[in-house]
Amino acid sequence: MSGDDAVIAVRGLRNAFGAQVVHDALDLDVRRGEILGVIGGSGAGKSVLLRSIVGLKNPDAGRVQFFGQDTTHLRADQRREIDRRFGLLFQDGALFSSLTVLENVEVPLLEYFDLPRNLVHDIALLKIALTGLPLDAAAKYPAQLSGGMRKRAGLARALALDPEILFLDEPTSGLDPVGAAAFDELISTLRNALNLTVFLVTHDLDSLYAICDRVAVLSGGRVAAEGPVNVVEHHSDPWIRACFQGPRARGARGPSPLHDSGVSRGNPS
Ligand SMILES: Nc1ncnc2c1ncn2[C@@H]1O[C@H](COP(=O)(O)OP(=O)(O)OP(=O)(O)O)[C@@H](O)[C@H]1O
Repeated sequence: MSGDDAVIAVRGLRNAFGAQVVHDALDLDVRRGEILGVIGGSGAGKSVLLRSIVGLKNPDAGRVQFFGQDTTHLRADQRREIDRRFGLLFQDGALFSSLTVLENVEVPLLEYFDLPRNLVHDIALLKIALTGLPLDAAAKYPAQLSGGMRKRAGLARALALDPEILFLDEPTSGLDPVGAAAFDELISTLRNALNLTVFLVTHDLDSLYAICDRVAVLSGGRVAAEGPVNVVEHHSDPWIRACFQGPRARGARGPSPLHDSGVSRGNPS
């Protein structure tokens, strides 16, 4: 049974590609209002988990509940209603290259609502402003933006429908340390301002320490550990030990009396 505060409950999830089993009997809860960091080695199945939860991949077994509703056998109208309640940001923003930023953000609004055109325009501009992009970015095409601006544009589109849950797949990858820290701060600010729940797939230890309430570690096809990062970092799983005891983790944790030589992007010296 999932707790009352679980907006997503994954139970007994199995995913395999041929003989390769990626997930086996995987259970995970995402709690309302939290930022959950999902980490694991390369190929551990983080993206496949995200895709299974949002309905982009049918799991081979198990079930996913959104807001208490099993998503395994939904009618098209029920699926559409669930889809409307979350936003999704892929690594590169996944913007339509032939549309401006404004037009990209308008796409979900036009698809889901029958609103006057000028209102769609104004809502899209508001979402663009929320992500900290300058307003002149609205008229630009994705190719005219920096990587960080593209991510913000993708985030504006993910926020278009006022989602309750935001799924982010490695949002800080490819950003410089200052840009990555600013993006973390943006996510945290938006979570607080918009009462979002955030499912964050990341390799970025700085993000875990800076903004995540809990961390779930994928290893061996399951969630090998979950909890606050300062608890999970002491887990005995070999990958977790290697991850959290390496020099990058020491930097991400910031200075301490025992190890104060690390420099993280959150604590530039
Ligand atoms: N469509 C697919 N067909 C075959 N194998 C796939 C497919 N999608 C994912 N896989 C395999 O599933 C495994 C998990 O992939 P996934 O992308 O979820 O890993 P990840 O944890 O997100 O890795 P990374 O951190 O490198 O992005 C990988 O071995 C990958 O090759």
